[in-house]
Amino acid sequence: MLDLSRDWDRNRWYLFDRLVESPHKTCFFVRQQTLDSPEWAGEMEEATRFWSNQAFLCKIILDLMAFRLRRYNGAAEKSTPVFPPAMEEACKYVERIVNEEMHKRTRFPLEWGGEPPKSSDEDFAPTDGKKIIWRANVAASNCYEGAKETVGFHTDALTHLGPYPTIASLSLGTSRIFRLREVVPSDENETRSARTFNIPMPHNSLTIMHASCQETFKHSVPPQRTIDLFHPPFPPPLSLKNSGQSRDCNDEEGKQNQPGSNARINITFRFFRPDFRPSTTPQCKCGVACVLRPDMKNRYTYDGSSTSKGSSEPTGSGKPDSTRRNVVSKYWWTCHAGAQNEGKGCGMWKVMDAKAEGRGPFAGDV
Ligand SMILES: O=C(O)CCC(=O)C(=O)O
Ligand SMILES: [Fe+2]
Repeated sequence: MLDLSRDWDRNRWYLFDRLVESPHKTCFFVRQQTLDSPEWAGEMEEATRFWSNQAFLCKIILDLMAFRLRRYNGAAEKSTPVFPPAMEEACKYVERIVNEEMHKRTRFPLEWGGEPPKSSDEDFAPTDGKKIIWRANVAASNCYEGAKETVGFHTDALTHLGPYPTIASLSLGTSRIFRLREVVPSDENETRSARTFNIPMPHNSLTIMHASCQETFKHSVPPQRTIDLFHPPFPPPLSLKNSGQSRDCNDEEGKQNQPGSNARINITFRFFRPDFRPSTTPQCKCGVACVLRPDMKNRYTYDGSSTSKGSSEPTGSGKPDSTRRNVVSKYWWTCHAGAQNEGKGCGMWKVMDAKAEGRGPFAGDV
């Protein structure tokens, strides 16, 4: 992956009228089986352009550049790469763990309730014997080289993930901190401050952003003053040995002499919902696809004993219990064109109406 990451890009976008660049490299991957799937009807390529706020913006700029290039030399646009074999294998382990963890939780009504994509790998079925409810069909990968490469506080755009997504992030290489900061609902601003969490992400660890994480918290990978070099705890692949970049790591001396890496690579495995595919995304007045965001400031909690403020409890997902919390009242479709147009968008927003827009199937009644 580290070798692959040399070719990854930095996202670029407009922040007001300034063109800014992401402080890490990134790449988006799509699973081969999804490209072939009839329910995506060839729209997955397009969906991968909008995977997050930043990548979306970057891709638009790249597209504009590619468009210019096409005009001059007829070059074709770069297509989204498919999962390399190691990522495909890792994904199967990740899916098993994610399903087992999801089975322990009560689902939010607006979560995806349809059949996950088919897979031929029965070996990787959850060990609890329960049904598979989540599979990844795309992955966003980031590479942070050194202590100063970061990602700032953000939530992942829900444009194709839909409400209450589950996102699983596999960390490789040097350990970094994953920082979560709660967005406090407006009506609680006066009474409490935001909860924050700093979670170390060592090599080969999996962090799951469960349903409601995107609705409740912003996340970041902050800069650090110092960083531990990462030394793989296993012999390097033959290709590295033969290229003279490292010595045989089976002997202690080889281990000592192997250069450490200051890079962390993470792979966030995600499920893009077919009911949020690009042809269903509303357009703003600029003629650009909108982005979907939760109204994080207007959430309510339901703890099963007290009545929630300002909104009725969600319907149809069975008896309320202690995990039924952080329900957002609304999602907004908003204009995102300012990102490509020197900060000038039309400012359009409209409330998502799941039923009227024909979304679903959902995990509960909406
Ligand atoms: O590097 C990480 O763990 C977080 C990456 C992230 O937030 C993203 O890809 O959206
Ligand atoms: Fe993110």
